[in-house]
Order: sequence, then C-alpha cells, then structure tokens
Amino acid sequence: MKSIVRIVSSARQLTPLYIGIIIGAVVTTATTLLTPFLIAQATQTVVDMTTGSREPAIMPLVWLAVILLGLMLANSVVTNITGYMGDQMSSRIRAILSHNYFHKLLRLPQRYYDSELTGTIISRLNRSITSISDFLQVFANGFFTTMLTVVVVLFVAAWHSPWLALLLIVIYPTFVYLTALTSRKWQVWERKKNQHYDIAGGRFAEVVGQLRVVKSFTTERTELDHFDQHYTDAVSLTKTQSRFWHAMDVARRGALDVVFFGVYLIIFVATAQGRFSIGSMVLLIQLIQIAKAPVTSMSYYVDTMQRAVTGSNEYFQVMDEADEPHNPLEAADVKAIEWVDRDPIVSYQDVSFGYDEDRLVLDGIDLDVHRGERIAFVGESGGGKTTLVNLLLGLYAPTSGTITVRGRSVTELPTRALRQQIGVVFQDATLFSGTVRDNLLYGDPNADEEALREAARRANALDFIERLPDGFDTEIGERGVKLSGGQKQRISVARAMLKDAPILVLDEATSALDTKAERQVQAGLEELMVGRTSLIIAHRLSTISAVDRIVTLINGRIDEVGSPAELAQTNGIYAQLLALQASDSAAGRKILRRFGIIQ
Ligand SMILES: Nc1ncnc2c1ncn2[C@@H]1O[C@H](COP(=O)(O)OP(=O)(O)OP(=O)(O)O)[C@@H](O)[C@H]1O
Repeated sequence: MKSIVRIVSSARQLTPLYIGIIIGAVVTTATTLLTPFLIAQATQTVVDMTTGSREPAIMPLVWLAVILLGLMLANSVVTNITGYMGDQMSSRIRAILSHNYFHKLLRLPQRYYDSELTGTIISRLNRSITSISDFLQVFANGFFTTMLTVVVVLFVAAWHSPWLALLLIVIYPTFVYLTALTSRKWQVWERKKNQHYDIAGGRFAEVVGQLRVVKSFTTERTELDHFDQHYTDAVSLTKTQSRFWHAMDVARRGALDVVFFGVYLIIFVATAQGRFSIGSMVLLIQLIQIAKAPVTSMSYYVDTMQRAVTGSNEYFQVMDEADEPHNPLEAADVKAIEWVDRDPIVSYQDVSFGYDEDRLVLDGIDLDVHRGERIAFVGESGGGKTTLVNLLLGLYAPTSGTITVRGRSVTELPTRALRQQIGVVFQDATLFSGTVRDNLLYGDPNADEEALREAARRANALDFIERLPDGFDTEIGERGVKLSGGQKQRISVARAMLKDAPILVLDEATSALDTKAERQVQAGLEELMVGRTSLIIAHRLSTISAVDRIVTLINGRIDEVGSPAELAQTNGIYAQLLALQASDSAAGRKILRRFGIIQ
C-alpha cells in the first residue's frame, strides 16, 4: 500500500485531475442516491391518491418525473466528464510512470543489465504500469463514491431503524476483512505467475532479436516448448489462485446474503406491521440495492488493488536500484571541466577489477597511453581486453587503482563529459532501426548535410549509401539487418567520425568480414584514427602491425609492451602468434582462435 501512495505522490502534477474525478464521482453518486428518494416520493403520492388520502392530481407526479429526468441527464453528463478526466489521468499517469522508468533504466549502471533480460524489463514495465493506472482510475472513480453511498445508506437506515443500520455497519468491515485475508495468499501466486511471464517474455525478446541463430540451429521447437512451459505453469497457478479466490468469494458473499436476508426481513415485517410506509419500504429496498453494489464490487477493487500493489512493488524495485555514480542524463558543462592536457592522455594506474568479488579479471594494470598514439591489446579470449575499455568508459568502476582521461579520474568525471571524450566502434556494428541518416546523426545531431556526406566519404561509405534505393534516407531495418556486415561497420565508423572525440576505442570487427569488406572498413578506420588517440582491441595481426605499441595480456596482467617490431623479437605472445600464423598448422590455428585472432 505504501508503494501506491508513493506512486500517487510521484505524479503530484495530476492533483487537479484527481480532485476533478473525485468531485465528478461524488456528484454522480449524489444523483444516483437522490433517485430512490424521488421514486419513493412518487410511490407514496400514488398510494395516497389511490387510497383516497390525497386529492388525485397529475402535476405533482409530472414535476417529480421532470426532476427525475434532470437528475438522469445530470448523471449522464457528469459521468462522461468524469470518464474523460479518468482517461486523461490514466494516460498521463502512464506517461509519467513510463518516463520515470525509462529515465531510471538509462541511469542504471551496466552491472544491472548483466543479470537482466531486455524482454523481462519490458514486460515488467507494461505490467506494473497497466496495473497501477488501472487501479488509480478504478480508485478515483469508485472509492469516494462507495464511501458516500455507504454513509447515505447508513444514515437513512438508522433514521428508519437502528437494527437495520447495525446490520449494515457489520457488513462493510467484515467484507473488507475477509477479502484482505485472502488477498495476501493471492499475491504470492501472482508474484510466481509474474516470474513465469517475465522469464518467458525475456526469452521471447531474445529469440526474436536473434532469430537467425535460432533458425540456423533449428531450435524453434525447443524455444517454443520452453516458452509454452512457462505459460502452462502460469495457467496452472492461475487455476489454484482463482479457485481459492472464488471459493472465498462465495463464502464472503454467502455471509453477506445472510445479512441482507435479515435486512429484507426487517423491512418487510416492519412495513407489514405499519411501522414503515410503502414509500419508506420502496426507498429502503432501493437503497439496499445500491448499498449492495459497493460491497460486491469490493472484490473487484481489491483485485485491482492487489495487482497494483504487486505491480508497484516491482516498479519500485527497479526505481530503488542505485544509479550510475554520475547521472549520464545530466547535461555536463563540458567546457567547465578543467582538463589537464599533458601526456599521457589516458593512464591506468595499478588498476585491478573483477566482475565478481572472488575473481579478478584485471590485476595491477599500469599503462600510459600517449596523445595521438595507436595502441593495440592482444590477449587470450576472455583475457580482459574489453574489460579494460569498459573501465575506461566508466561502465564499471575499478576495484582498486585509478584511470585518468586527460588528467581527470574517470570515476570522478561526470559520465557525459567522460563519454563525450571517447568514440567507440563496437565489434558488432550496433545500429538502430530508422534511416542511414538517423544513424549518422546519432554521432552528432547537429551535423548538416555536408558534414554527413563528408563523414560517410571518409568512412568509405558514401558510394554504397548513394547506391541504396533512397540514399541517406533508406530504412535499414532493426539493428541494420538490411545492410551487409561491412556496410554496417562503415556506417558505424562514420557515426564515430561525426562524434569527433579525441580518444577512440576500436573493438576490431574486421575479423568477421571478407578480405574486400575488411579493406574497405580498414580504410575507413584509418581515416577515423587520424589525429586521435586509438585503443584497439586486436583480432587481426595484420591490422595491428602498423600500431605504435602493442600491449599483451596474460591472466589479467600486462605481459609485454612494445612496438610491433620489438615484440616480434621477444618470443612473447605476439611473436608466437606471428609464428603460428605463418605456419598455418591445425594446432597453431587453435591457439590463434583462443586469442581471438581468427574465427
Ligand atoms: N558482464 C560480465 N559479468 C561477469 N563476467 C564478465 C562480464 N564480462 C566479461 N566477463 C568475464 O571477464 C573476463 C574478461 O572478459 P573480456 O570481455 O574483457 O575479455 P576479452 O579479452 O575482451 O575477450 P574477447 O577477446 O573474447 O572479446 C572473461 O572471463 C569474462 O567471462
């Protein structure tokens, strides 16, 4: 319940709508509640006229009918105005909650995503937000109406008979108590069901995103079976959950029916004994009918509320995760940062790091990268090359030691300012759906047509872009599926070119390309590296033969640092890999593969 209060207060700007809906609901209820009084009045008038205790006349009855019409019309209008406000509230609350959730996800550290599936994150968002907005709408429309109805019915009942009122007073809390008793158990099942939906949803998104892999391994059936299993489990949990809920509901309503039996009995007997007039009887019966509605719809309220409680708990579980140390959405005043532009531009000082507490991936790394230098990392696959770069980008903080960029510690720099200094070309050219232009503008949203063309030209991409059906405006599909590997890479090189950062990280992708495509991408990369400091994660010995220095890593430690010519002579990893590449033996290829040098 606390979490629902948190949700409502996090959307405080909707207060006028909340109030409008409450007022609307109260007016609607008032018009509904006045109707029985008028009908009772009309009934009594007719009875009095037919029994001769009043002069027969049409006009009083016409007036009563006209007032009834007025009430009904008012009811229709106000109901619809309230409905309109309810729609507004629910869509705005959806917008606010979704914004906050996405905003939060963009601020969460990389570590959070290491153990979460994208599909799970999405299905959790949809479920929690739908349940919360549904509840708020039901609550705003229903709660105050119910309270008002209950109060009016109790007063009118007490006016006629204290026993009647007493019976009714017992009903409401008993019903709420019985419902709450079953609710806790219901929620446990609901959480379990949601876990199944989340796992299935997570896998679903992963499979759809990598359908080529699934098709090539012909695992469609297995994937579908796993998916179905989660839904089958959820269905069987629902059976138990729903059977329990409805059995309890029968018990609750049964108890209620007994009480109403008593209420009706009192009314009938009292009227027969002449203690209530016919008009009073008609009034009371109608009011009891109205009073019954909130009690029976209470199950629905509680049901919606339960979903909202579970949903909002899940929502806040994400919202309460710790952010990245520096909010990457904060517009950092890059100009205000005092960079120390002396050599080295990047420095690792005794840096150690492990993703898990008990295993170091990097151990005591000391390395200075000089301005304008090209430096390549060579090491066994899983040896920590990407991790070195992850730390540089501030995606993870070193366990110990310091990394500086332009003289400033990475962990102390605003994330935005740090990442604006570093351009990255990822191994799997990570493009987005949309046009070629959209993807290039990702590097610099303000780039003009000329700048786009120039970057594309230098990245060796202009020719093929111009041959695309709509040139720069060609849609490239999800993650760029409509382009070849080499084309995607060249666009991602052009994108990095437009970002124009002084430091470059190249996670070499050329190993996945054929020789021609590799040459084209390599030419683009050469252009990109001009005038920048480049850190290259090497997957090809040929492409790193021209770097300034090579760093070899063994077991998370630096083994050797030197120029390609120097290292070719030392009999270290690099020299051995060169020799293996020349020999072309099967054993040699295996080792090269281990070093990620060949596929
Ligand atoms: N997000 C992560 N969570 C836990 N462990 C990780 C994570 N990323 C990498 N590792 C582990 O850290 C080690 C170093 O990984 P890293 O990606 O830095 O290697 P690499 O040298 O870049 O490998 P490759 O050349 O194959 O890309 C590996 O043992 C890997 O299993």
